[in-house]
Amino acid sequence: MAENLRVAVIGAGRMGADHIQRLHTRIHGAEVAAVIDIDLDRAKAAIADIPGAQAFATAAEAYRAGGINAAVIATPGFLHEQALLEALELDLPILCEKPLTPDAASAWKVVEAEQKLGRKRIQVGFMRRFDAEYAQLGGLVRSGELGELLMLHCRHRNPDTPAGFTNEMLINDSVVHEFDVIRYLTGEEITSVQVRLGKASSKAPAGQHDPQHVLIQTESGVLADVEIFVNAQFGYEVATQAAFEDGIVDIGRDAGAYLRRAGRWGGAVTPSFIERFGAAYDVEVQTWVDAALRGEIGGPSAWDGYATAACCEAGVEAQKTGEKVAVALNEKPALYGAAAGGAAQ
Ligand SMILES: NC(=O)c1ccc[n+]([C@@H]2O[C@H](COP(=O)([O-])OP(=O)(O)OC[C@H]3O[C@@H](n4cnc5c(N)ncnc54)[C@H](O)[C@@H]3O)[C@@H](O)[C@H]2O)c1
Ligand SMILES: O[C@H]1[C@H](O)[C@@H](O)[C@H](O)[C@@H](O)[C@H]1O
Repeated sequence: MAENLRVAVIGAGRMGADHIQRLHTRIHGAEVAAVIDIDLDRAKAAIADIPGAQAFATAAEAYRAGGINAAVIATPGFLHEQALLEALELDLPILCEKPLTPDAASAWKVVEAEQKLGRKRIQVGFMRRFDAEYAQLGGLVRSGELGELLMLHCRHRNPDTPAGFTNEMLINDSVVHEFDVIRYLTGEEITSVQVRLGKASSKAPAGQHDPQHVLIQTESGVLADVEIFVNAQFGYEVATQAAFEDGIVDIGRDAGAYLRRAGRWGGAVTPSFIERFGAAYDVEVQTWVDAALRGEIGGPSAWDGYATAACCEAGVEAQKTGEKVAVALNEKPALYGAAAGGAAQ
């Protein structure tokens, strides 16, 4: 591998633009060589302060122009399969934003393509694994000092949703994070998903039933419940309470200054994922760059992307029926190691 990663960032929207600035200003060992967006003006705007970087409307044009040795994929999830297969064809190290793909069959095609290369090239952007509090909770599970982990109560609240955010995306764009982090924390695969629809918010756009209650079970029987509420108005919250045999752990509460003034007390509500997970994205991307320079990946793999896509598929089915839907996984290829779910990092 060359001295520096010369990265093509595909998709310069909310997440892509954030990764472009991160790569340009804070990450060592990598530079933004190209930005690709179907909206060429957006690609040009994203490289305005990056000398030497080029803007393209398609990845194929950027690859033809040359000078690229790594890819970050930050287009909407339904476009990831094609972008992944193109980048794998060139044997590039890839950081692909979550979800790997939105359903199990397309995710498995990606796993098969990586198999053909015979080494792991894809890291999936499940940044919660790089968040300090999640890491601390994972450490408590693995150390056993609070006994066995029994239950997880997860809250996942967004202020609102971007245009085009469908009812299925509550599962395959949002709860996909919980699927991954539950696998990471327990080190187990998820065996079933159930979705219950209760009273819906009048603030949800047409077509979305929001909030939803998702019930998840893992191989050893750990139960997790997720409130996914993506038009919660007040701000951004990703929080978990973990119940162990010998203790209760809370993570993800708003931090920051505790202010008392004019007879009132309080602090600021986190506005979005950018603030909540900014530090985690930095660690995630630096870890990916460092690993890619060694010819490895540094976090969740294509297997994790596939396993969570299978959970999403079960979840989308469960949205329709209200029944508990079993998660079916193909046999895990040896490339991804023996450890279940959460071990990758
Ligand atoms: N890890 C996280 O916390 C996090 C946060 C936000 C988004 N994401 C993920 O990042 C990805 C992008 O989400 P976003 O919120 O930035 O979306 P977005 O809509 O803001 O940006 C997507 C960009 O892709 C471009 N695009 C669309 N079709 C394209 C094509 N065929 N070729 C090239 N560019 C194309 C669009 O013009 C747009 O600029 C999604 O997979 C999403 O789930 C992850
Ligand atoms: O794409 C975003 C992102 O992944 C956020 O981390 C999550 O909270 C949102 O629900 C999702 O839509």
